[in-house]
Amino acid sequence: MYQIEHFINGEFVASGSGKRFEKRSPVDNKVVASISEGGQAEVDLAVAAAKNALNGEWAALSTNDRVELLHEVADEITRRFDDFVVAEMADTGQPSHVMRHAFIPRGAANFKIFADIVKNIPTEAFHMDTPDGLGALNYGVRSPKGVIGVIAPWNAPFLLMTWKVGPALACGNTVVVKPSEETPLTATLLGEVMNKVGVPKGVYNVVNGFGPESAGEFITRHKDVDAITFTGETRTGTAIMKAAAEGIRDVSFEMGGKNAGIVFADCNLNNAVDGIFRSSFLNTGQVCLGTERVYVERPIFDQFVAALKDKVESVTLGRPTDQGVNYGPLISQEHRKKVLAYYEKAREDGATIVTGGGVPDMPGDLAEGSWVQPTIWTDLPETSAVIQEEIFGPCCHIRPFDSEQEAIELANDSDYGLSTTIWTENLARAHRVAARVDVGITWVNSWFLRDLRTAFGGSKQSGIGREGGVHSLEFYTEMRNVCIKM
Ligand SMILES: NC(=O)c1ccc[n+]([C@@H]2O[C@H](COP(=O)([O-])OP(=O)(O)OC[C@H]3O[C@@H](n4cnc5c(N)ncnc54)[C@H](O)[C@@H]3O)[C@@H](O)[C@H]2O)c1
Ligand SMILES: O=C/C=C/C=C(\O)C(=O)O
Repeated sequence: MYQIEHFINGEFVASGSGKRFEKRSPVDNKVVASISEGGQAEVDLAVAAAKNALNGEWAALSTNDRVELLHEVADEITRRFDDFVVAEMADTGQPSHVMRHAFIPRGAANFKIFADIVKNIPTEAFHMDTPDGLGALNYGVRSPKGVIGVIAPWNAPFLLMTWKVGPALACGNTVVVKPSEETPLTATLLGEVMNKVGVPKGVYNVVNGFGPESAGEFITRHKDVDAITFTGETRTGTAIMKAAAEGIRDVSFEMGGKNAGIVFADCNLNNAVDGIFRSSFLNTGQVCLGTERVYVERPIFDQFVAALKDKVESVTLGRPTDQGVNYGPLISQEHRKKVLAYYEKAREDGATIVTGGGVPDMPGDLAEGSWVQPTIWTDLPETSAVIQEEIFGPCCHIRPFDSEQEAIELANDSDYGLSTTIWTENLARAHRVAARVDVGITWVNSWFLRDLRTAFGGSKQSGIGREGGVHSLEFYTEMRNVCIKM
């Protein structure tokens, strides 16, 4: 069993109050970790350490040395790859191949990409005319924003936390991280990595605990936290934005989605079925970019539904390390209650259940885990809560459409605007539709294909701001203009 403490000023420390909480495995509900529960005192210590570190050894490093250090962080993550995989599997219960091939390698990549960006991106410069004919030169200088509060979710814990810590440190900031109470393990392991490679004390801090009236809220309300970056539910973003208003602190939010998949009759059907299968069911549907609304052009509707059903019914459930397992449980019993309430709602609203709709029979200990069946519905009205609200589970509703215009209108009929995926072999159509779907990220004939240099984020209630590539620099630095009169 893991014993998880806070990581403050380079040391693993328990809470002064002695308070702890338990983390249970999603797979069989057994306790996997005992975690120190942070309060105001631990947040104060972590923020003070982070503030202090802004002015010491860390600030004195040249950009080159800082970049080298972040490459060493990435290399050490790679050296300890198996420890990260095992820890993240214990937290999330997701199959090992997803950890090995997608989520954990991204942790290392998140440090490398931003180290390279800060080293290679030039600043802006403008020459201006002046009445005396001599002119002036303007140039921008980026400086760190200060102490960054990082509030992270549970669905891809290491990927999403490092997606923020990487650029924050690359830009010279210090961080106080609050991992989700559901998934504290890899943020803690990263503390060991930081110490091993010699990242100065206080640069990376972790306080464990909960959200409201706990470590999460205390970080977002702390006057010495200069900016807050958050990934999680839109409702939580609303609370954090209110907290950040005090002191006019900047926020960057990546939040919920109710993403549409649009499948045209001229698509490559096998690829479209594979793609929608992944986008709806990877990580047991717990991906912000996942597809919960699928719109399929009428001539291929029946064929598409039948093919997706076959694929879904072929998943193998089991322990993350078992051979051939490609489908895990939901993160917690509590989240399962939420997802099952939507399964019930779908029934009440008159859905046809193409497959799933309940809880699978699991053998032995696994019966105690938070398993749900992957589920496909048809025939729901677009007004149903099942179509309008983010479920964050392994499920999708499929509806036919008759024209490009109708598909775009259906896709846009949402309070969210995170991502969409379009399936067509007609490139002109792909460009046309992509330009009109009101989301931050559009994939054509693919899904979750990530170039980390690109802008990532959501429109409408799915987010504020963009991270990724140079866009992260906008948030993690303060741009100052220097004007020199010649
Ligand atoms: N857009 C994206 O890039 C993206 C990526 C992944 C997940 N998500 C979204 O995240 C959600 C799932 O994650 P979750 O359930 O962990 O989200 P959540 O909002 O419940 O929790 C996220 C984090 O916020 C903390 N928190 C909760 N209330 C808080 C408060 N009042 N003040 C400060 N911190 C608080 C939690 O403890 C946790 O660490 C889904 O809605 C999903 O769409 C979005
Ligand atoms: O579940 C959400 C996944 C988000 C992915 C990213 O933030 C990313 O790939 O950078």
